[in-house]
Amino acid sequence: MDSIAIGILALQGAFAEHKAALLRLNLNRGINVVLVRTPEDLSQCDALIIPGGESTTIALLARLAGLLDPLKEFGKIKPVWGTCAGAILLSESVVGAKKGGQELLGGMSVKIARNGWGSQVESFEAPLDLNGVKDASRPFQAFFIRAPVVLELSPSSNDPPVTIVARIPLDLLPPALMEENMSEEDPRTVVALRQGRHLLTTFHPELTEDDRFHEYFVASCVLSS
Ligand SMILES: NC(=O)CC[C@H](N)C(=O)O
Repeated sequence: MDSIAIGILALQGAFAEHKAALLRLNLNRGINVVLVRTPEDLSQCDALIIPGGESTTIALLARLAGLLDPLKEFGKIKPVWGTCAGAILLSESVVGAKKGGQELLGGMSVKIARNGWGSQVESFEAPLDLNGVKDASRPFQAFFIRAPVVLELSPSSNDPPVTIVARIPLDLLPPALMEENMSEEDPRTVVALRQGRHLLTTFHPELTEDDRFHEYFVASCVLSS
């Protein structure tokens, strides 16, 4: 069977770690990893990962590379996974954007808060509750680095439904986010979600040796959609 071409947007951020994780996967389909820096690179890809980094910088560099519109068009027909800064870029709207605004690619019916875990709690680790990922009863130890927070999930009736893939346990939310009587179903506990062929994670699965999210993206979003 032909191999599939998974692109990783390689303008800034943790693209090398995503590449290493993809190359560790052992699937019954070969994976050809394409580091995407130009529209020509993107045109070779069956799917794309947008890494963590700095969402404003990634958007600016994408504009300079002539990639913004091709990326928006790509997301309308092919699977895209955004991690952390990449998750911000896939959202419909963002709170806490830098002065001058934030260019978004959109594609997922999410409102997200940039740096939403608060400035003091810049990085932390947490075991996640999983749904649909392989071996889901084993928690996934996730790294959050100035991570965004999902504020609202708002698919309209024409949008593909949203599946929650991982939540952070309520008692591990940073105190700044806690409110009295907060429900375990609160959108702020959602740290991984799938909508149609797209995947969004607010943490960094590429910084662990646990490749279950990479496997989930390739197997469930790319090969089955
Ligand atoms: N680790 C990350 O990707 C951080 C995201 C960063 N806070 C941003 O707004 O883009």
